[in-house]
Amino acid sequence: MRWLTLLATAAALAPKDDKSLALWLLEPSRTIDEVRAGTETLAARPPTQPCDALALCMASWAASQKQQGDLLPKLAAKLAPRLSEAVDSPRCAEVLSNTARAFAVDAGNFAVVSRSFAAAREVGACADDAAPFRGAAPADVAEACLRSLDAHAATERLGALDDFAVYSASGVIDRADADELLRLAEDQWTASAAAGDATNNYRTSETASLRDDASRASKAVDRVAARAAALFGLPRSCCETLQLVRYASPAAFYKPHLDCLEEAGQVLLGGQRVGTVLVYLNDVEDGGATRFPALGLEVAPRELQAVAWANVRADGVPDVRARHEALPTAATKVAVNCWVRAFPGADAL
Ligand SMILES: O=C(O)CCC(=O)C(=O)O
Ligand SMILES: [Fe+2]
Repeated sequence: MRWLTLLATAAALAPKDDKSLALWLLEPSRTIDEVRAGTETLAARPPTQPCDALALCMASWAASQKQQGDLLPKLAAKLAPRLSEAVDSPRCAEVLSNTARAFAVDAGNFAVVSRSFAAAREVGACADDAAPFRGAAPADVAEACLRSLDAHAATERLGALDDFAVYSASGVIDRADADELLRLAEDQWTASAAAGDATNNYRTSETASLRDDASRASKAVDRVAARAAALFGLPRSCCETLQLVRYASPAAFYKPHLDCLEEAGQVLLGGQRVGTVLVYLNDVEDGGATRFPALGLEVAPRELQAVAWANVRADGVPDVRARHEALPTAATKVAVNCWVRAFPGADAL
């Protein structure tokens, strides 16, 4: 029986590249046997690219979570000589240092992590070494984001509840860039993945994620992502791959939800989604407002206008006041989601 399990695990591991294998390892449902097999596989692979170091860090974390402490020296031995290579790549240094920050929560286990801290600090990619990971964003980042959004010249408060506010934002996109995004999205529309229970009719929209090469090379995408991130005082590379959302008849909707990420691996890699900038690409006359139940606020879609809010509180913890929904509309409504993450490098994930 054990044999069969190991064979099945080996078959599941073989086709995964380092990053997807590391993400697979981080899923909470992984059994100890799977973490062992996956970590051994990763440690035994010949090095292919600098970011192997990141995957090794993540594997260390997974092994530690499952109390497989004896795997750590093996990973450390492989990781140590690769760190200097990793920090030669600025992007990798950023991601690595952010991951190392997240690991600080289990600092007791992490000789490996302290080495990556040191290496990242050497290249100035890591300012502090203790931002505990609980799905939260580092508090310093969260607080600065909230301040930036409130003070930004392009934002105006639409509604608030205590220290949570929703803003309108102008100048994130112009008509030419909107048309370029729509063109890039053209053959990429698919039914939106359901949040929560796939059977509960939670969401009836369509989604287009601008992940293809043409989108990656697009100046229009760059401009929109940079402006969205700038509202929160963050660099362009904090903005995730842009995601267009489209609602069409009959009466498409998206029920109340939080935009914050729940999956540990995703939060570890790019940081929490500290902010959302939702840019409407057309007017919607009938329905289709974005509604914030906690504030009793409804924002009607207006062409080229954006609505922006923070998804985390000043202490970095996901903010339940940011729950929002798309009310049904029979008219077509198209908008662009710009999710701004706490760590630079999120655009490459
Ligand atoms: O379409 C809207 O008004 C909201 C969209 C949204 O919340 C989302 O896509 O996460
Ligand atoms: Fe949302």
